[in-house]
Amino acid sequence: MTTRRNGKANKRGALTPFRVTASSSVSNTMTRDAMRRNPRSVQVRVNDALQDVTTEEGYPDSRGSSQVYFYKYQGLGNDFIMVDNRHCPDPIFSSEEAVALCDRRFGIGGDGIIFLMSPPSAEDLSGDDKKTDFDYGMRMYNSDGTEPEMCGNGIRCLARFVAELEEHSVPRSYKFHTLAGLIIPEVNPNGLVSVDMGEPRIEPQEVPTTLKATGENEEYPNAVVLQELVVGGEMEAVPSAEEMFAPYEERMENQIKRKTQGELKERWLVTCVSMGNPHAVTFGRPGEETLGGTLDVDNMDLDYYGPLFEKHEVFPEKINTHFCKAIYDNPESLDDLTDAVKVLHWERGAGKTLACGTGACSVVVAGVLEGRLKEKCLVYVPGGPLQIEWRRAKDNHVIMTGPAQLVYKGLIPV
Ligand SMILES: N[C@@H](CCC[C@H](N)C(=O)O)C(=O)O
Repeated sequence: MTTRRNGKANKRGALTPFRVTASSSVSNTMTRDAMRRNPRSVQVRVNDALQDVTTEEGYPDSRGSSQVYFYKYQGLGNDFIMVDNRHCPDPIFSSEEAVALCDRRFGIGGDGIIFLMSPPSAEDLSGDDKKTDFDYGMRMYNSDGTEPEMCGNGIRCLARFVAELEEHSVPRSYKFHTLAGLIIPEVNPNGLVSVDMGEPRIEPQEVPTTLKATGENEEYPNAVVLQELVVGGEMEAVPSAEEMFAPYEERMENQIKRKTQGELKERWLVTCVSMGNPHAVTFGRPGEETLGGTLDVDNMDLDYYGPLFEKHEVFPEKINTHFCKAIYDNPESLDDLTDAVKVLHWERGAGKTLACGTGACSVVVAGVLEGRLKEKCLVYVPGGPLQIEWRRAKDNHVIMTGPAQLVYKGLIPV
C-alpha cells in the first residue's frame, strides 16, 4: 500500500511530510541565571501562549491556527520531541516554549526538544569545522529550557529521524554540526545507530571545572581523576526564592531538612570528562574503595544527591552526574578490569533520566582513567544497555551504539 506525499507515491510507513504553516518566535534562549532568578516567568509566558489557542470554554483549539508537525523519539527511554527546523536559521520554539512542550502533564513530554537544522554555511564556521561538508545541524533545549552543546541519545534519534523522513536507504551516515562540533552517527539496518562521538576532553578547563587535575593516572596527569568533592553543607543553606515565600510550616520543615542535610557534608570521588558537554562520574566515596566501587546504585537517593552535584560551585556550567557500579561475573574477578557497569544519571537541565548517551561515554572514559573498566563496555543505564568503546589506540574517539525509535507523531498548534 502507498500513501501520497507531495504528489509522489511513498512507501507505507514513511513519515508524514512537514507542513509548517507559520514559524513561531525566533530563539530567545533563556539563560540559566534568568531562569533561576524568576522560574515563574516561564509558566506565565507559556500560559499566555496557550491562551491564543483556547476556546471560550477553555479547551485547547487548533482550528484556524497554524500547526507544526513534531515527532516523538526515544533512545533507551531518553525521549525527545523532534522538529524539522530546516526552513528557519534559529529554533522555531523559544526556550520558554520548550519548557511547556516538554512538560509531561501539560505538554507532549520529553527530556528535551531537538531541532533538525540546515547545515551551517562555511562563513559561520571556524577552525576545522570550516573544512567539513556538513549534512545537517542539530540544536536542542533541555526540558528546563537551557541549551546544551550535545546529546548522545538525541543525535541517535535525530539520525534515525532524518533517515525515516528522507527515506534514505540504510546503512547511512551523516555529518551533523552540533554546538560541540562535528558528530557522525550511522543508522544501521538493524535499527541501531552508532555514533562517532569524537575525542573526550579531560583537562579541567575543558570540562569545565575548577577542581584540580590529580595526576592519579600517570598517562593522563592533567585529568581530574578520583578528585575529592565535598557535597552538602553550606551550599544547601541558601533557600531558593520559591522556598522563602512558601507557607510558614513548609519553611520550617525545609529549614530543618536543610540543617540536617547540611550536617551531612559528604566527600565523594569524581572523575570529570567533557564529551562536548560536561560530566562528573563517581563510583563512590573515599575510603570505600574496591575496583567496582561500593556505591549502592539500586538504593541511592538520586533526587537528593543529583542537584547537589549539578549545582556545585566547582562546575561553572553545571554538570551531568553519573553514579556508577562496575559489574563482575564472579567475586574472584574483582581485581580485574571489567566490561560492564551499571549507572544512574542526573542530567543538567533535565534531572533524572533513563539514559544519557554522552554520560555513558564519559562513564567508560572515567572508568578507564580510574583503572576499573575496559575500553569496550556495556553500560547498563536505567533504560537498557548501551555499547561504548573508547578507541584509545586507534584515534582516541569514543563510539556509542544503541537504539533509537519513533514513538508517535503529532501537531503542535502555534
Ligand atoms: N541526554 C543527553 C544529554 C542531554 C544534554 C545534557 N542534559 C546537558 O545539559 O549537557 C545524552 O544522551 O547525551
